Parts: sequence; C-alpha cells; structure tokens
Amino acid sequence: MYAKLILEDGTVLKGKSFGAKTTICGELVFNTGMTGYTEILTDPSYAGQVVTMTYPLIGNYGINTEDMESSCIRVSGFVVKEYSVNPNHWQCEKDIDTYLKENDIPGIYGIDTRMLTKKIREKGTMKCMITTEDEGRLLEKLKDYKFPGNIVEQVSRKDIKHIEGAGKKIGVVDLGIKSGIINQLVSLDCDIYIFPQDIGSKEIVDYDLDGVLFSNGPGDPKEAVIPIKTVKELIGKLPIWGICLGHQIIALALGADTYKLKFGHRGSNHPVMNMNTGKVFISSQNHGYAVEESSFTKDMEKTFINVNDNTIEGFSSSDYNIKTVQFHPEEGPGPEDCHYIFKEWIEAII
Ligand SMILES: NC(=O)CC[C@H](N)C(=O)O
Repeated sequence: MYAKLILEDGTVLKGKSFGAKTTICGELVFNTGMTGYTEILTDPSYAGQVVTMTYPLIGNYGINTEDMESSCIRVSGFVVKEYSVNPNHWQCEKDIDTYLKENDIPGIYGIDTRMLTKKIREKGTMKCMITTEDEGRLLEKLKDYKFPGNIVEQVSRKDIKHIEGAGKKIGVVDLGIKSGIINQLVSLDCDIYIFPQDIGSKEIVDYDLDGVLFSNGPGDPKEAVIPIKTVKELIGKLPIWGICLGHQIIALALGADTYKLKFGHRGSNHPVMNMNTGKVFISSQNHGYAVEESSFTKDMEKTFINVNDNTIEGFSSSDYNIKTVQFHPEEGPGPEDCHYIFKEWIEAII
C-alpha cells in the first residue's frame, strides 16, 4: 500500500506503508545511528517526533525486549529506506512491521532518507505528516498541527517506584526516563527512588537522599515548568545531576538560557570533549535544544563541548554541587565510553 510523507514546506515524498495505517503529524528529525532502532523507537525523548533513519537498512536483527528503553514505542512515526521482512538474530522476538502495528504507529519505507536528511540539514527540523489518505487539504492540516504542550507530563510516571540497593540513596525525577539510566544506577548498587515529574521539592528533601538526578525527556525544556521550579527550590540542598532534558532544565533553573538547534544531534557517534582532561569521548545523543554558553550564570562552568559544533555538552556548579551532561552517558544505543560518568557522580558523594 502506498503512503506519503508530507513536509511543512510542501514537499511530498511517495513511499510504501508499513506498521499501522494511520495518519499522524510530528516534528521530523533524523538519526544517524547504524543500529539501535529499538532503543530509538522506545526512547520517551522522541515523543511527538517522527524519526527518519539515515542508515538504509532497518530492522535486520528484529526486535527484542531487552533493547527497549521504555514500555512502548514513543516516536509518532518512522521513516526508512528499506526494512527487513525476515530479521535474523538470536534474541529476535518479532519483526519491526509487527512491532509498529502492535503499537499503532505508522511507518513509511522506500524513502531516500539521505536526501531527506540533507533537506532537514538545510532547512532545519520541520513538521511532517505520514498518511495513506489521498484527499486534498492534507498540507493545510499539517500546517494547522500544533505540538502537544504538556508532553513531559504525558510520558512521566504517575507513582513513586523504589528499587532497593545497598549503596547510595538516589532520587530520580522521571521526565521521560530511559531504562538505561536506571540500569546504570542499579549496576552501582544504588538505592533508587523514581519520582513523577510533578513531585515537589519538599517531598524530595524529606526522602533524605544522597543526590537527585533529573532525567532525559521530550519537548522544549522551557515548557517543563514544574521540574524547573523544583530544581530552583533544591539548589544547594543536595547534589543535583541532569541528563539531556535534565541538564537543560537545571541550566534554566540557575538562570541560564536554552535555544533550539537547527536540526539537533541524534546518533550514536557524537564526539564530546571533557574540558578538564582534553580527552574526547564518542557519545550517544538525542537532543534538539541546547544550553546557551553566553547565558551562563555565576559559578556555571562548562565540562564538555561537542567537537562537531562547539555547543555545550555539560556543565558543573561547584558552589551548588551540580553536574550535568547533554549527551547520554547510559548510551542505549551507542558506545559505552561515558558510563564512567555515573560512577564519578556517585563516588563524589560524601
Ligand atoms: N533526550 C532528551 O532528553 C532531549 C531533551 C530535549 N527534549 C531536546 O530535544 O533537546
């Protein structure tokens, strides 16, 4: 069955439908990873986005539960050049077409995703629609489409979860957390409390934690109003760490600013430099916003930069015991170079 990918600038690309046969709109972003499509599909930071993969063959090792970063598919739609009908891997549980259908998420294949990526790089990320419908006015509908506002609220957990461990007592504020982050804390034997995004600062303090981590998550950091307020109230009271959206909201809480990148960083091989050692690590990334260096407030010090475009990839504040990274030290998917960051954070607790 034919399907169309319609872009906000009026471009219409014809392909074929796989996954669910529904019409959806979202923000079109590209990911340059050669593998890791299951982690990408299930990463809650992609909520509201349609992901196009630059690598031409997707789904060749199938889908397995262990690779999932959350309980279901989070992207709104998926765009590929070619997908595997007969995947092969010892862990393979199902093929990608079945997985998309089970989650009611549409895909489109037969798209020249490298050409599409060049377009996004030139024009910036834009809205798009995947549809199997043929009626007119689809472009008008796409132009009228508005991104969901309370997206962090939609993906964050509603209750508090405790994962028992014998080590440090760590709170994690779930803004759309990837399971890889929890797994890293579990591997360090932390006693973990995972909180919903709207937990108040007083409740966090009452847990008498050794530190609190604000997780990754979807959307514009400036819209995460409650978590920003919570960070503001916690500053100076206990060690605070942030990953990706967490890093951005901590910067906002400290009085710095964030901005939208033209097309973001999404892939498994982004080089970042540790500013203390000068050493470069290959990192996994997925973000469309960044912290503005010129807006840094007193005591904010950059700890990592992106070697490709010099944007901020991490900062610290020694006065307030804050450490953050924009990239994903838990990887999932990507290289394990940066796992050491979790260890450093936990070991630095006195
Ligand atoms: N992975 C994330 O936490 C992404 C953060 C934010 N939504 C961005 O796109 O920049």
